[in-house]
Amino acid sequence: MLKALLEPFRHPYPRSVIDQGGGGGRKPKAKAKNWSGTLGRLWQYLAKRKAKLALVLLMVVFSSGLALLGPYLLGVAVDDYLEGGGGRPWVLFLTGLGLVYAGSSLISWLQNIWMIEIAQETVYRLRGDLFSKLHRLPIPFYGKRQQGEIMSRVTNDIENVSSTLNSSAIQIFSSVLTLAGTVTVMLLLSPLLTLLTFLVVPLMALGMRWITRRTGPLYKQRQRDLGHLNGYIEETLSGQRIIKAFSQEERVIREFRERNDAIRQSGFWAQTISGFIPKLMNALNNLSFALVAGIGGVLAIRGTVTIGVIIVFVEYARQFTRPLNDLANQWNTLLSAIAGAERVFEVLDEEEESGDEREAVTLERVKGEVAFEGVTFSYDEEDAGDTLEDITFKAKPGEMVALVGPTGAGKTTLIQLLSRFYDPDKGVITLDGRDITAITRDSLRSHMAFVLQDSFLFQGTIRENIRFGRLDATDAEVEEAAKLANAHSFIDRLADGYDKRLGVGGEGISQGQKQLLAIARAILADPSILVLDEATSSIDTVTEIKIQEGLQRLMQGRTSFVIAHRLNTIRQADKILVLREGRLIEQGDHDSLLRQGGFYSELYQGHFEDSETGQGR
Ligand SMILES: Nc1ncnc2c1ncn2[C@@H]1O[C@H](COP(=O)(O)OP(=O)(O)OP(=O)(O)O)[C@@H](O)[C@H]1O
Repeated sequence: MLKALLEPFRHPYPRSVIDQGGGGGRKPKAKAKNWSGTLGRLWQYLAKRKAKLALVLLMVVFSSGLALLGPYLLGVAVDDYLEGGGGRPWVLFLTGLGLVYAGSSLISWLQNIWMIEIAQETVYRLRGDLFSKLHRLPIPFYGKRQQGEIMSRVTNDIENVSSTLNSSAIQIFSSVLTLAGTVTVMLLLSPLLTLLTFLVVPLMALGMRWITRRTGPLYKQRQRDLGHLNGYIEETLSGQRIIKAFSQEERVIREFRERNDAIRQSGFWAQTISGFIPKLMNALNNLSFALVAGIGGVLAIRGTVTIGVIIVFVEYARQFTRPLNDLANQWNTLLSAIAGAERVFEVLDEEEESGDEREAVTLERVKGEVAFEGVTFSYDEEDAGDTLEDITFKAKPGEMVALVGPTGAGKTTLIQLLSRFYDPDKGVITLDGRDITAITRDSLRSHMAFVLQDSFLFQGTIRENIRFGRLDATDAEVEEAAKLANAHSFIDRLADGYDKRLGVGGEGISQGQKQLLAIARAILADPSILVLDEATSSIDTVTEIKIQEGLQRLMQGRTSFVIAHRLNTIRQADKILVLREGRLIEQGDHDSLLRQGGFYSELYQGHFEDSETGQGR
């Protein structure tokens, strides 16, 4: 029992906390050294409002100075009274004292408002940079993280930075200043008494160091655990249907409880251990107070110092420990903010999509001739096998290319390389004879459109969703595209027509209807190159025919790459690329491939012949 209680005090953080919540091998100690770097970077953001910040800091200096003046006036008043008044009116001192305190309050009120303004602007910029950065990061970044975890950085972590900048930053600065000022005045008044007050300082420093070495990693861990929890919440909410369908609610709740518990533990220990700081300060405070009062009293009796000096000193000794107490209290928020800022900067430091080469051009018009020459690619550099190996083929403008092959053969990967979500390790991909890495990504992608199996639709009206293909399209053009895609008739039957609002991810219409909208969106985009991932799920025959018709119209005059599952589509293809385990083993049209009697003909005989709708994955 005792061993368990002492656990957190022996390790920088409890074992139970280290072992929970994923992401093993954490080394918070090493990271803790980056704090000065994190603060430095935060300062770069703050420094954008240097002038106002300087004004605020000046006000802090002024208000701290006024606060220092108070006790001094009090001491002068007491000595004056004890010396018989000397004709100086008491009222004057009291009025002076009142003005000093009122002025100090007014100035701190103003400085607070301005600091909030600076803090809000800083966080506004930080949040903006983070969001833009997220949109410049390559696809693999998202593959490695849960969305909720990323969300947590944009929301929770930024919020932590915000609340600290709002209130704690000024308080910390003001405390440091008050501390420096108080110490100076104390030294001037009585070096001996100052020394007595200072006796407790090494103890305070040691105590603070001991505590923060334990809490720092815990605050960081809490932020990390919170990120994991948010990731888990996001994933389980978006996977609600599957969780319910497989009756996994209990398991999900149990796992949530474990993750929630990890946060409870890291939060509990971080708060509990930091909670010692004010207690420790208070105890040491009282000790220094007793020393100053006791020894100061003796000195006063002996006549070495005046009673006024003792009163001023006691007052300053209290002022000296107050900023220390404030610092101790602000420590929690500061640690939490540093942990948050570190996580934000971590994302800001991520490598972006490799930049467009300096000579990269923007293509206005493209014919649509695509060629792969000896393209080799692997997702994982350390992985032994290549996902795609030495792929070479050519697609002429307007040709329809069908990609076939068993699951995991590399069909999707080939498309991802063409859209430059990844770049090949070896070989080149050309568009109209030009290496695609010499074309800006924006321009390359503007000539391509995608109709995928689960075409993503946004929350918004049907009209807005189609217009996503080309933002400057008129209403008439949107309707024209919908007509060509065979989507118009179903939209027309809806009560709100084109103004019907779709829910998250296009909720509110059927799977087939979503496909029709995706086709309309692609028609509106009018791309030279088209990527289609044929739906494998069965859609009713009428919708299916409509989709096929829409696709036929969409493909006319465009180079199309179709990850094909239907025999009809494959048969119509000008060129079929047969992939197997990352290699392009056969290419040609349906008849010539059948004549070859190779893998395609095996696939055809084994699977396609049985059914018109399955590829027999
Ligand atoms: N993001 C990724 N990171 C690492 N490996 C990946 C990634 N995506 C796919 N792979 C691997 O690359 C290989 C090819 O996958 P790809 O998705 O291209 O196959 P596919 O032919 O499109 O399969 P399917 O027909 O099932 O969609 C597979 O072995 C897969 O496990």
